[in-house]
Amino acid sequence: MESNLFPRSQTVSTALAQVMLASYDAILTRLPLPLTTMAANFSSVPVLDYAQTASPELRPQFIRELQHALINVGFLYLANVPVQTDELLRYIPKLFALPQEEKNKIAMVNSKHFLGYNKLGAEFTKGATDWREQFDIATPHVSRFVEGRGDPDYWSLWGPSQWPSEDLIPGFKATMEKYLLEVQELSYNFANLISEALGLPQGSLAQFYDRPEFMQHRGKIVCYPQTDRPAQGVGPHYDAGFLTFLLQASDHKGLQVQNLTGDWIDVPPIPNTFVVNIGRALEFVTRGLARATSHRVISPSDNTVPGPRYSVPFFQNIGLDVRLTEHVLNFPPEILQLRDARGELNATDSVNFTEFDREPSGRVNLIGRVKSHPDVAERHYPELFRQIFPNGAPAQVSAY
Ligand SMILES: O=C(O)CCC(=O)C(=O)O
Ligand SMILES: [Fe+2]
Repeated sequence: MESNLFPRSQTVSTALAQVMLASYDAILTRLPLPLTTMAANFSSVPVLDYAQTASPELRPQFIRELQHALINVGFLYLANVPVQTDELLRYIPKLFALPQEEKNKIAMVNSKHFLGYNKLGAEFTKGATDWREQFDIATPHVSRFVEGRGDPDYWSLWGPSQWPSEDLIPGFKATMEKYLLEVQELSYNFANLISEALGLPQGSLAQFYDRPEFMQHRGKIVCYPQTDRPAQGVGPHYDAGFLTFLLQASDHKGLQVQNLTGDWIDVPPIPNTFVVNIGRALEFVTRGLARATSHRVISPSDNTVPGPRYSVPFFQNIGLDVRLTEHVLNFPPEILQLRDARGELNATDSVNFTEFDREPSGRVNLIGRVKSHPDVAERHYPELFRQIFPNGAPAQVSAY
């Protein structure tokens, strides 16, 4: 039923988004609870209205829709989020238009924390080059790492961001910092909604975060240029952490998710929404109830929307020292039944972040960063680099 709700590959306007919301609601309200009758596969991504969470009458409906999106899709659009985006959106073209030598001054290769600028072609997914340019910028954070004390290497995965010169792009730093803090707040609130949707006591997911000052979440501002033919903007992958909040910052299609049968489904931009998806860590601790969904970006190539595609993902992390196997959450049997009704997940095209069953979260993330940014790893984590790339050459990457 759900799989035929919305046509694939459509250009979605705000009006259409409202129609989608309305028809989705209509279907849901006709369904008995729990939603065991819903077909598990999907051919479009549901749209949820965050404003409903503030209304005692509408909140149960939101929670029901969230439960379905978590278990059966792993991706959702979130409308009416309390985050200001206009100012940031105006800065993005200016940021990428900075002179190349200015961008190079804050190159990621300077940063032990994998923060900073990457030029086109500097990143790899599944051994192939990603065709995107990006600035990795993270939330403020107090580091636990002290040099020479024998601290775990992954404690230095987090640290200060590198910023472009204030003179060249005045006000950008303050705007981005404010944006990241607003999304951070949304991400913690959203984690509580997830607890509720999966039948857990309030605050159950708090055990996965470190003390607030030690936490760091990561944002990126990404530019996918037009290419001659469809190319890998970013290859198939899962995100690592708990939750990703993605602002599609231009009108281009290109983001796709893989459904249960392995087909790639378009996730076109819908104005004034975020795309929210589940990372591997949240999938792990919810024993597969919340799906981490394989996704990718195809570069814009047909000029139907001119110029580059821009996006701003925000990755909500969990504490660096958290070992997921040490935290067992108890889900009500009726919730676990919903997962069983969905059935087994087929193999996808994504293979990353499989180490959560044995390594602390920080180490899993560090391994992921070494594979995707070998130049940074070679300079700052030479031992780990040699373990992962014994022949030294990123072209021989096989796992990603
Ligand atoms: O640019 C996008 O729309 C998605 C990017 C993404 O999936 C990622 O960087 O993890
Ligand atoms: Fe991603």
